[in-house]
Amino acid sequence: MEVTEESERIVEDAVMRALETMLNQENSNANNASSSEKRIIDSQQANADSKSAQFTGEVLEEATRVLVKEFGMDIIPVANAVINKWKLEEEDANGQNENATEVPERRKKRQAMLRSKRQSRNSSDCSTFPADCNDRFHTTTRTITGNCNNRQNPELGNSVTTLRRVLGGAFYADGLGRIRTRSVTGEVLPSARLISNSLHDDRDNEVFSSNTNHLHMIIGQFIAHDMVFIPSSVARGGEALDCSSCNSPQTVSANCAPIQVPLNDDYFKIPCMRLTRALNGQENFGVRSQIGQNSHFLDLSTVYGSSNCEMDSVRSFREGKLSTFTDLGYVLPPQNRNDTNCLSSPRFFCFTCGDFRNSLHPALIPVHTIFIKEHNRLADLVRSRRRDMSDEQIFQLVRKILIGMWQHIVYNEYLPKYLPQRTLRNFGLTPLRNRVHLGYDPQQDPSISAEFAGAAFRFGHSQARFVFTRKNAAGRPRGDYDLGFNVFYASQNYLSGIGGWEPVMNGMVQTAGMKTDRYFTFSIRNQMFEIRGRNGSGVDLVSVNIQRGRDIGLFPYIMYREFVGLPVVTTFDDLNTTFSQENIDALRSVYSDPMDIDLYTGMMLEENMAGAQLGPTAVFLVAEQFKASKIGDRFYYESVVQNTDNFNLEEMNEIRDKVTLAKFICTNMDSINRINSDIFDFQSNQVNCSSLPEINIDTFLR
Ligand code: HEM
Ligand SMILES: [Ca+2]
Repeated sequence: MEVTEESERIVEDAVMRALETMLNQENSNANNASSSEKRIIDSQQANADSKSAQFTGEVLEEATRVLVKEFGMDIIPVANAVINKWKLEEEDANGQNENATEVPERRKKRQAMLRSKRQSRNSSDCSTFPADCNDRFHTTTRTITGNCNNRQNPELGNSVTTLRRVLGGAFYADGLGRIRTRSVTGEVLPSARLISNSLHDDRDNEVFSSNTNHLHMIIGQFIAHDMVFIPSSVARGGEALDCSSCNSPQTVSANCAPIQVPLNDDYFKIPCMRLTRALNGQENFGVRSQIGQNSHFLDLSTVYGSSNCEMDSVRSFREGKLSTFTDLGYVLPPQNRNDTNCLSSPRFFCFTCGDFRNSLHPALIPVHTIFIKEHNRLADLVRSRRRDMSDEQIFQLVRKILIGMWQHIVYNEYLPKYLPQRTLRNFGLTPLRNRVHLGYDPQQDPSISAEFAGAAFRFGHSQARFVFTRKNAAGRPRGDYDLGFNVFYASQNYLSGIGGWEPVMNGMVQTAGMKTDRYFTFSIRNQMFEIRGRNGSGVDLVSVNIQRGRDIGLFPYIMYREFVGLPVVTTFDDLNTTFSQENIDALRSVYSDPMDIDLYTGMMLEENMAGAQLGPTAVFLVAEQFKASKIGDRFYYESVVQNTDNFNLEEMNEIRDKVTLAKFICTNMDSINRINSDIFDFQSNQVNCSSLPEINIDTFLR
């Protein structure tokens, strides 16, 4: 697209007007947007890099509106050609001394808008942007942000970059970024809470899985926290937004999307439930888009973080190890005395791990801890053999091995437990035997899809139980705790009298998870972020999932269904190939047209595929993501890629032949010496930990 002087002037004018509007809003909202005295508990807190991405995103959003109003949608490709020209000019200018020539005021403003993301990254030093992805470091080492994983397009999959779109676009009321609020019939869409009440309430009738244990749930969450972190919008000053009043979109911020509560609601006696929109990180003119704040790859962001700063906060910088807290006589992650989400009383601090959501509920901490312990155990083994290796060398080698082990556990044990065998084969998700994987594809965008993050991989919320059981090694009860009263409370991890977190881990292995279906437990539907003793002070996670889908512009369920190859639907009855009659009737009772069905709800009401714990649409969206995450990762543990220090065949066989989650757990818990032979089946026979194979560290010391 040719950029003319005139088109450049028009686009620059629009950017200047957008900056001006934002400045005015900032002044007029100064008393509203950031005025909340209330502490806002939110698992999705934006970091500094995300906040500056929001600034760029919002200038572009506003400038897009200005342009489209005047010139219509056809202007967008032209405007993007202009912005690309500016970006190139910026890159050139970066190489030169900028002070040498006088930079006009307008250009400076434009630059500030364009560069704000990168500038803040550099100034905080949390992320580095190397000049050369082909150098030695990027041949041997996976960066913490994911940068340079793809050498042709170094930012692909990087932390703080935009989500991928399975259908290539997004679905908004105005085609740009406004939330869908109307049915195709013109009526108002049912509120997310109404849908949750009508279709997703288990009415305390808990149905458990017949074979899958609660550990499968928590490992799913650990995977989610590795791959997905969609940050919430903040006020201009960087503070959290208080989006709890129904008119907050007008009085507080356009980034509020509160959920209307029906009048007769059983639990919430408030008119609206708070929800802050995912922050807009659009990098071009056009449609609003969201970012992943963690590295998009399956690379243990939960353990190591997604920026240099996060990585530094978990390392001990001695002997290649990670920091721990051991005052109670057992290992925990280091305490975080500044966690603004943490609700437990000051003695019971929440923790610092690679991912900020580690203390979202107490059962995540056992999983974080076994990974930290395994890292430190392997570091000791390496050091005992190689006294000459530095902290950095040991750290990076162990990190590489542990990520390989983790990827193997996910593809070899976790996915087959709920995806059909045929899907695993068709999408190439099954680990190989005694062969290297030659399918790395630099054309594959490894980024997380909005559909996976916003809907499909949230299926796991249905697996969560009301009660977390605690058991000793022999399987005897050690006292339960309720999820709903422990969201962002860390105290359960401080019970040294019963052996800390180990009984929680035993409990998860030895008890059933909930069946994956359309029903969710009371705590998930009513008590997310609830402050103890204040009923209704939290939110409904199912409503949030549905509203989040609308917020991030997911298309209605029907569109994905067709994309996946299921029969076209025009009436509710057409759903009968993949829905029970009961579920069709249920959908009809809240939606006025099948075209309105939200992706999350549609997916959760589909009948499961044979041999699977999910319906066909969710299976596709999950499998599609894990394929992208495999063939789009230059460092995938089975891959051999030119000019990259991947594992050699012997090393990857060591992982494939020996690593199991069962052994991993056994090795890092003091209280057990037997464990379930099928680690995700609570009924499977127990075997001696010592009978399970163990990797030989010498294999990795070439
Ligand atoms: C007790 C268990 C769990 C709790 C309390 C929980 C809680 C939450 C909360 C509060 C959010 C933020 C929602 C939003 O603002 O949009 C969230 C997001 C999410 N959850 Fe869970 N979750 C649990 C288990 C799981 C499991 C088992 C999985 C997957 C198998 C999962 C996958 C996800 C995903 C993919 C997201 C989106 C993350 C993001 O947008 O950054 N969660 N969860
Ligand atoms: Ca990651």
